[in-house]
Order: sequence, then structure tokens, then C-alpha cells
Amino acid sequence: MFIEPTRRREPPHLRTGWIEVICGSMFSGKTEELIRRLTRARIARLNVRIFKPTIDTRYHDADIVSHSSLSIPSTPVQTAGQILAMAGDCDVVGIDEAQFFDKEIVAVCDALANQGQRVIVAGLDMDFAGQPFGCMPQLMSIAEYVTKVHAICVVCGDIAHYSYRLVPSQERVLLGETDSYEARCRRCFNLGDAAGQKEWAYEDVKGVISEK
Ligand SMILES: Nc1ncnc2c1ncn2[C@@H]1O[C@H](COP(=O)(O)OP(=O)(O)O)[C@@H](O)[C@H]1O
Ligand SMILES: Cc1cn([C@H]2C[C@H](O)[C@@H](COP(=O)(O)O)O2)c(=O)[nH]c1=O
Ligand SMILES: [Zn+2]
Repeated sequence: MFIEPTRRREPPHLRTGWIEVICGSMFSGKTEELIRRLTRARIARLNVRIFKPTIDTRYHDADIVSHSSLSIPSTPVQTAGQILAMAGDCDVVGIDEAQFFDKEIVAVCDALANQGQRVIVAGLDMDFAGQPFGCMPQLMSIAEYVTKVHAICVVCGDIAHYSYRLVPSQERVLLGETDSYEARCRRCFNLGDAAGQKEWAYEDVKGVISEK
């Protein structure tokens, strides 16, 4: 588990900011981890601002919502530049679905960290084709801390780091959930449609998990 670097409340001219990236496939727990860190920052009574791209309205127009229904309020923005304009005076900036932002997001995160803010960014590191997604490689290289989280392969139960697309579209951007994607390990991702029937569905085990 990621342990936050501690920071005293220095005057602005003495502050040091930094960038944390949380990456992985779909269903790997990126949003849960982002919410966990932002909640702890709020408990520390830090001033927190949270953003997501307007494109991502799957669960809620404004809130960031995890696949397990954890949520936290956020501000949807159309461009990365808007984040810089709106996050100027806070201590901690949270950004979800970073892969959907324009390439300016890299300079924006850098500028926020340079002016003393803690920037926590979550996003898909690979698209459905297994290719690096948008600005994520650049963000990972300029970040002080990178956490890669993993899902469970729904075909075989191994650790998964691919998002396998179940529908024929080849468009890079295609919003969806378990209707159009599943988490897969390397072997089952490479097998494609030949990987066979999945052995379990998240919906089947969800009740069992929450009963424990
Ligand atoms: N194949 C899977 N592997 C792991 N967790 C899954 C899977 N399918 C659904 N989940 C659920 O998704 C949650 C993670 O959701 P979330 O944080 O929104 O992931 P991400 O933002 O990476 O897509 C898990 O805690 C679990 O409840
Ligand atoms: C792999 C892949 C995903 N997407 C979309 C599908 C979802 O709407 C989001 C990812 O959400 P999550 O919080 O990480 O589960 O991205 C896409 O548009 N293109 C892709 O290749
Ligand atoms: Zn597998």
C-alpha cells in the first residue's frame, strides 16, 4: 500500500510539490486507490480539488465513482488547462481518467507540482489493443511515485493487467463497463476469443465479498 510522504504546512515559497500516478487496467482499483488517498488528505484537513474529463459520465455527471460504488465529488472539465486555472490555491489535486485528457495535462501536472501542490493522477496505462494510452507514459516518467494496480483475470483468475474489449469497435475511445470490457491476464489477452468461457463473473462473487 502506498504511504503518503508527509509534508508540514510550510509557507508557499518553501513548499515542495510532487506527482503520484496510479495506473493499471480497467477494474484494477485505480479509482478506489485515488479515492482512498484523497479521503486521507481531507482527513488531514488539506484543501483538496478533484477533476475528471467531461467525457466520462458513465456512473455520474460530476462524481468520480468506482466499479464498487465508492464515490467522491469532482469537477468535470473539458481541457487540462481548466485544471490549472481552477486548482491554483489548493494543497492536493486529484485527477481521474487522465488518459482522456489532451497532451497539455503533462505540463499542467508539472506546473501544479512545481508550485508546491501534491498531484494524484489515475488513468489507464494501456488501451484495448495493449498500446500505451495517451499521455500516461509521459505522466509516469515525470512522476515521483508510480503505483501499478492489478485486476483479476475473469477467464482464469490470475493477475490481470490488460483491458480486453468484447465488442468489435476499433475506435480507441469507447466508454463502457463489463458490457464491453473484461480484465485479462497476458495469456488470456493473447488468446483473444479462443480463451474460452470465463469461469466467474464479478456479479456472482460481489455478494460473497461484501458478506465477509
Ligand atoms: N476482474 C476484476 N478484478 C478485480 N476487481 C474487479 C473486477 N471486476 C470488478 N471488480 C471490482 O472493481 C473494483 C475496482 O474498481 P475501480 O477502482 O473503479 O477500478 P478502475 O478504476 O481501475 O477501473 C474492485 O474492488 C472490485 O470490486
Ligand atoms: C481499454 C479502454 C477503455 N476505454 C474506456 C472504457 C471506460 O469507460 C474507461 C476506463 O474506465 P476505468 O475507470 O479504467 O474502468 O475507458 C476506452 O475508451 N478505450 C480503451 O481502449
Ligand atoms: Zn487469464
